[in-house]
Amino acid sequence: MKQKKQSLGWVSEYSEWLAQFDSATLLSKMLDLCESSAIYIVDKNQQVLYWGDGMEKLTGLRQENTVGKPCLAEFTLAEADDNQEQSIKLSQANGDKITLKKVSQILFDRLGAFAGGIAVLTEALAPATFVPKVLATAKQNFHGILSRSPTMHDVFQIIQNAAETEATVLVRGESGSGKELVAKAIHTLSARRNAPFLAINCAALSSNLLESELFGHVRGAFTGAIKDHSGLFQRANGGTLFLDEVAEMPMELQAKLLRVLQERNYIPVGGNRTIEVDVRIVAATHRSLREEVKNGQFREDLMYRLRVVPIFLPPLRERREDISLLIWHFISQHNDQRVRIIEKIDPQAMRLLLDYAWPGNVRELHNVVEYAFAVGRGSTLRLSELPPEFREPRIVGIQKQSAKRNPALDTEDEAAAIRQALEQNHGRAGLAANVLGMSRATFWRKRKALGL
Ligand SMILES: Nc1ncnc2c1ncn2[C@@H]1O[C@H](COP(=O)(O)OP(=O)(O)OP(=O)(O)O)[C@@H](O)[C@H]1O
Repeated sequence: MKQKKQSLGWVSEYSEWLAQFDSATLLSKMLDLCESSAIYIVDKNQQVLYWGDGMEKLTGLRQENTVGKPCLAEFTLAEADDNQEQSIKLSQANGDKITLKKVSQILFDRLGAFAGGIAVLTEALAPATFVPKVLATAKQNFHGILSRSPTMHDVFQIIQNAAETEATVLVRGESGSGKELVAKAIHTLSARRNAPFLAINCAALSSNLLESELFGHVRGAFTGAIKDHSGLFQRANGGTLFLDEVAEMPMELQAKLLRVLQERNYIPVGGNRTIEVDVRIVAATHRSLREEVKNGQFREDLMYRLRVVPIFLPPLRERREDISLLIWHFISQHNDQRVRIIEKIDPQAMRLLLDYAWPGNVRELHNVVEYAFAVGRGSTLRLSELPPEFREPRIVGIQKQSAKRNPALDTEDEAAAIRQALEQNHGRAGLAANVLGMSRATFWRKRKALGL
């Protein structure tokens, strides 16, 4: 605090200017100015001398019941509190507990003895206290893969079991559905966890570049190859290599990949010496490799080598119970940056989010949350803060149809979501309704209909 005063120019002109006024006038002017802030003053005996309007509002305790009386234990000030920030918990008249931040300045008399102090209270901005959210429980967070869908829980089990073996894994799922997260989880859970995890997207590079990236090249292998370059296989030695979009790999490279999987060695581009490697492959694709084989685009022998353990990741629209979980997860991450704190989602906006088909899956959902943080302000995520495609009824309608909703599944999902929201908000229906973006009335009606 003292440092700040200096850097703001705590200059002699200012001291001279202050010296013109008596301290009582100054203090009362300052307090008038801050009337709406939660400020209070206690004397050395902890008796309340001043209790601002803001204190009444924040704590529900009236001036007539506080001023001239000893303060409650939470509000006492001691020498050690000087310039300190503390967190205090307070029960409100309605029984709700709130957490407040208390910052105080202690005053000393002319002889240097403790003479009481001034404190300011503000609502603590800790999202954990203020944001009612459906946050993932430990069971719903599998190495950063969040889900409460039973299908995904089966996937978690397969990952866990497969990780303990050396088997090659093929993950199939739409773009943005979390295939790379699965590959990372397998690596982290395997005996290879302390060796590198490297990833490459086979669709992103030309055939020559991909070959050189994967297998490396020797100096002079082609124009521009001015020195030896070690490939990903060599750099991932002892670890795991994630081959994303493996179905896009050109045929000639498929043969080379098959050889590494079978022989555990390869020859770098332009080289004549085989290099031995010990790398576990986790591959991923959004296509059916079987179809690609049928179409003559993918080697059948390689397909069998890759899909020793096939894992299918369902798209987000088929695990709708994850939508609100993931929305609140990403909101909570952004809240931590303190630029904006979202505590609620407008019910209409939530309805659209739940009904959307999410062609870009979790990545798209994250982008939507990011968009809302970029374009909006305030504690409620509003309809107007969703990207334009959500506000065009025609498009959302089409997506709704293409999502082919199963009404029975919806009911189950809804019941599970309501149960969880109630559980996590300790049975407080108002907060649980907020979390799910429903009005209290709708929430009540749905609970009744679902027998909850
Ligand atoms: N279940 C999940 N829980 C939390 N975050 C997730 C989940 N699924 C995906 N994500 C996040 O979504 C983004 C996309 O995930 P990821 O890159 O793993 O998808 P992908 O299927 O490999 O996509 P692509 O095929 O387009 O490369 C990442 O930021 C990832 O952290």
